[in-house]
Amino acid sequence: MIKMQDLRKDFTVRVKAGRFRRTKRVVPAVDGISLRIDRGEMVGYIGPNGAGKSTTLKMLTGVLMPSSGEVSVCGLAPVPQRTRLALRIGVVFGQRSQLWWDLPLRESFGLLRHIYRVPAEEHAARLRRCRALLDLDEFMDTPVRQLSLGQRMRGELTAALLHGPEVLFLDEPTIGLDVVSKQAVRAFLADLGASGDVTLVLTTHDLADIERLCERLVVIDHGRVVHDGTIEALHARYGSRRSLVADLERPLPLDFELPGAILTTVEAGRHRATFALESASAGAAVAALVSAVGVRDLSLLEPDIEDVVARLYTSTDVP
Ligand SMILES: Nc1ncnc2c1ncn2[C@@H]1O[C@H](COP(=O)(O)OP(=O)(O)OP(=O)(O)O)[C@@H](O)[C@H]1O
Repeated sequence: MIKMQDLRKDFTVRVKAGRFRRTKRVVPAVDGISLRIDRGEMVGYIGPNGAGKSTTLKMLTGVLMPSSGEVSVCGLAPVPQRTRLALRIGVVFGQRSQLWWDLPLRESFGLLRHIYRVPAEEHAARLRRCRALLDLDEFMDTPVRQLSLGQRMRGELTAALLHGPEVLFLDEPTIGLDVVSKQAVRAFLADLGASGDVTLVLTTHDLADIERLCERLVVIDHGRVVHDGTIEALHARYGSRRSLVADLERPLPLDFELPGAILTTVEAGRHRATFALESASAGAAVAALVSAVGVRDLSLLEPDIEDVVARLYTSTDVP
């Protein structure tokens, strides 16, 4: 569905060199990315600021011409075949709107039907679904400029889907939304992905979006892929650990050691202890605690993707 082979984009920028001189510097925004994304996949495309995410998305959607390498989306070359591609993809760039500012949403949707030449029945059926799942009814007749950010984003998603795209590109779809709107957008995208008909590529700084929606995570940094795989594989690769939090019957002795686990915090007069499980299984750790000090209550915390990614962004041993 999407193929990139050694894809590159260089920007030439002018930088100051002394008081009056300026020299040119080449910024390799995308520095040799090769990826293949199959039909129905939901892929999170993440990376720190300036990593090259938006530049990649722009090349995939035909906005930017690559400097070199190959790219195809739905079997089409994005820039030369941009018009044909537009009929087959949907794009939501959080910061930019595809709606008409002064028109009510309803009219924007009507115009898009004509632009994309969507048969009336198909259009009506898709709009019905979006209205129900994204709760659009309250503001269908409100001009776009009067919509809140969350309302507008729900409108943008609808606008991107009314022509029935095979691939949906989303750049920061939940940026600036409140918790309720975020949840509505995520639930909607999860539902869309579950149908298996739409391939979804999502860039975000909100890792909860990824955890909720994406099986596959591609992490880029300095224009290169530094991880491509499941979230679990990321945890395994960067050694993230589960934590065991135990409320103890008796205070934890100062010299207490739990093989295969590291004591990370103690609280409440040494009655609550948190261990990071390295090689120890949760069962073995609990058994050791029960026999040493007794356990009143416990919980097991899964590793936090934010921590893993933060470590990944700051690590220097990335290929
Ligand atoms: N039009 C441009 N001219 C010059 N440099 C650019 C241009 N667009 C992007 N860049 C540079 O290319 C690099 C990648 O930028 P890009 O916007 O793709 O990053 P990003 O991963 O989307 O970042 P963010 O998370 O901040 O949106 C950055 O160093 C940026 O400064």
